[in-house]
Amino acid sequence: MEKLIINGGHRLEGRVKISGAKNAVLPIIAATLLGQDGPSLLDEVPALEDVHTISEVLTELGVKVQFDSEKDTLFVDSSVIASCEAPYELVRKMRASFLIMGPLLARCGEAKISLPGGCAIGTRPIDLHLKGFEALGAEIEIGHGFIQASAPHGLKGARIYLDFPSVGATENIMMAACMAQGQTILENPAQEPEIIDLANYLNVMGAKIRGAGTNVIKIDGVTKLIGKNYTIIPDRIEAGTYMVAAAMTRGDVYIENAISEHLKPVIAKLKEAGVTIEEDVNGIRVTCDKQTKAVDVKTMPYPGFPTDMQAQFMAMLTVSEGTGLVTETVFENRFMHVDELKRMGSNIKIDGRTSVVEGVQKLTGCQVKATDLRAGAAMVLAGLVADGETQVGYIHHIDRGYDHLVTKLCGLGADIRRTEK
Ligand SMILES: CC(=O)N[C@H]1[C@@H](OP(=O)(O)OP(=O)(O)OC[C@H]2O[C@@H](n3ccc(=O)[nH]c3=O)[C@H](O)[C@@H]2O)O[C@H](CO)[C@@H](O)[C@@H]1O
Ligand SMILES: C=C(OP(=O)(O)O)C(=O)O
Repeated sequence: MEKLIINGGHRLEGRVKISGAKNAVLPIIAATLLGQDGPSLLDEVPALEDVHTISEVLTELGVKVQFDSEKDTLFVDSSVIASCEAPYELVRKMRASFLIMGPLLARCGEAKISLPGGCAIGTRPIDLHLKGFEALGAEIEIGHGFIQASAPHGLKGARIYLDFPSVGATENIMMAACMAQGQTILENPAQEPEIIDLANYLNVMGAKIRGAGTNVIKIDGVTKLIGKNYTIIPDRIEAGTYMVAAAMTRGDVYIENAISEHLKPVIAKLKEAGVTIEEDVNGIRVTCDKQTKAVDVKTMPYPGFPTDMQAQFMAMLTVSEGTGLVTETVFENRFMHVDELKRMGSNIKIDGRTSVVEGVQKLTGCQVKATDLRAGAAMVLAGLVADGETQVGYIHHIDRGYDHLVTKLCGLGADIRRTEK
């Protein structure tokens, strides 16, 4: 099994360039399915396992997809869609595969996708996606592990209120509604920057979407969308992870490409912890010369504190001065990293949806596992400051979302390598 081997105790210093956002590029790749004429060329596409998986999903549908790892571009030609079925082997690997349902329904009037199932961080139902499709006039059937949706006479615009501002449901419904007849009004949608990025790409393709990033999105259906070139926004979670790495190692790191507007709650909490943050138009400089102070964090939909930064902040709190509370409100089971952090000598108690983290002077390196993507990031962060060697296993989770992690961390002075054992 491949592992990451980290020797802790090195201060991080220098510059690191942030790649395109995983959570923007995945729905945007799904949206390329709407392009009937002309290919799309996506730029700033990160070299991630998830990008590879969704590319395989599209290939399975008969679409031409080509990733250029030198240029970080992805070419997608969806002029022909030969199949509307996504198999279990691919959907199981990555839940975001389900994002092809909206575009397939809009473009082909049908879609058959394997039920995604649960995952380490929660059960993650898709009821809000399905309610949205039904409101647009689709018929949904569930059986034999698949969800089949059909709208043989096309979709019709509707007023849809989301009970919770789900990121995936907002994206899936927005993509389906682009080609529905008439207007769709989506109330209480997710407001994440990745929603805005998807809407911008769809609008470049010819869609008529207004209000993405606010609490009401209006979509006027059009009859045709065409493939276009588009550049993906930087990954705010990757940026946030390097910011925490800089803080924990008492380093001095310039995070190139980071958009501070997207990182407000992360920046606010780091400042509260005593970290110095300097923002400019090209990135963010993070410096820290003393032990961080404990802070409380509570995850919320955007613009609240992101759940995808919760595990990394918990890693920081394990070595901060004092006691911090970490409350997870978005996912019901996103504390899998707690037991792993405890193996490294941290002092954490879970009380329902809150973890009480009492800072310790030192973590000790040992064998741990990445139980999910951000839990894996938390283990790497802990390993960077632990005494001795930390071995992180199950790193396929980390490969889903961190582009060239080892190269980037080594470039900042960390002692980390990848091995096969
Ligand atoms: C590829 C991608 O962009 N992934 C992100 C996306 O995931 P994803 O789109 O899956 O997250 P959602 O916003 O949909 O989920 C948030 C909460 O809503 C619940 N829910 C969601 C849909 C639904 O139909 N019913 C329902 O109950 C989920 O179980 C979860 O508890 O947003 C999450 C929340 O910011 C992030 O952690 C993920 O990194
Ligand atoms: C939970 C995450 O991603 P996904 O929704 O793709 O599982 C994440 O990026 O932390």
